[in-house]
Amino acid sequence: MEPGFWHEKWQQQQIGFHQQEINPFLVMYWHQLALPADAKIFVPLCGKSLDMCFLAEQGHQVIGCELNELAVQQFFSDNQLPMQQSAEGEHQHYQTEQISLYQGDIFTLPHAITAEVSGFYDRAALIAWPESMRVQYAKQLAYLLPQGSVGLLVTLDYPQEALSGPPFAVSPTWVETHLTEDFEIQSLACQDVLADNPRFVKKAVPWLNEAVYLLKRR
Ligand SMILES: C[S@@+](CC[C@H](N)C(=O)[O-])C[C@H]1O[C@@H](n2cnc3c(N)ncnc32)[C@H](O)[C@@H]1O
Repeated sequence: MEPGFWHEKWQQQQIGFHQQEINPFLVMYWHQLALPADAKIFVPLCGKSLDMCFLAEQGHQVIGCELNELAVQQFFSDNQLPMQQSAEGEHQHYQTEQISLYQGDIFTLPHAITAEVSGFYDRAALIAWPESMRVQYAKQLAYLLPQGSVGLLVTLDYPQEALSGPPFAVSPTWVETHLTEDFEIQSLACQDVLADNPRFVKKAVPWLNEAVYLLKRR
């Protein structure tokens, strides 16, 4: 989606994608990546996700990228974390002990910022893009990630014609077709989460699958 769409969502606090709890797939599968405690982890399109707190609790250094300033400020204020802010090129850099958030466009994030990450976590980032922009995002993610880095990708899939995104439906076939060039892919789990998503139930979406993949940057 275009930046204006997300700025308006944050301005109006229409942030249904934000989870009040840590993502269960993250808790269940993160250990499979077997990353050392002090690993640097990249979280693209991070919003104010509490999943970053989970990653920091594992001992990791978290590097997030988020377009919207309010989202970043709310992350620090909601979690009562003191932070320092500085300008870094086109991005604003907000930093607390283990979490560094770069506020600005992921497409202009300098490669140097993620050059040392060994892990990544994409929840509601890939699925935030309509199909027309999704490959471009996936290519930018691959560009930012060092070879050999490993991560979790959490997606949603449903019959796209039943609802207009975001979130957009991303099928296992799409993942296989478009990510294989840059990533080794292992499907870890897939579960029906329709009953937990009233917006989808209300629109009579017949099924909704949440899937988690383990990706390794080639
Ligand atoms: C669906 S939300 C997901 C947020 C977070 N991953 C979570 O799980 O709560 C997508 C987020 O991506 C941000 N975003 C959209 N386009 C972006 C871009 N070009 N660069 C960085 N962030 C972007 C939006 O502001 C929004 O907070």
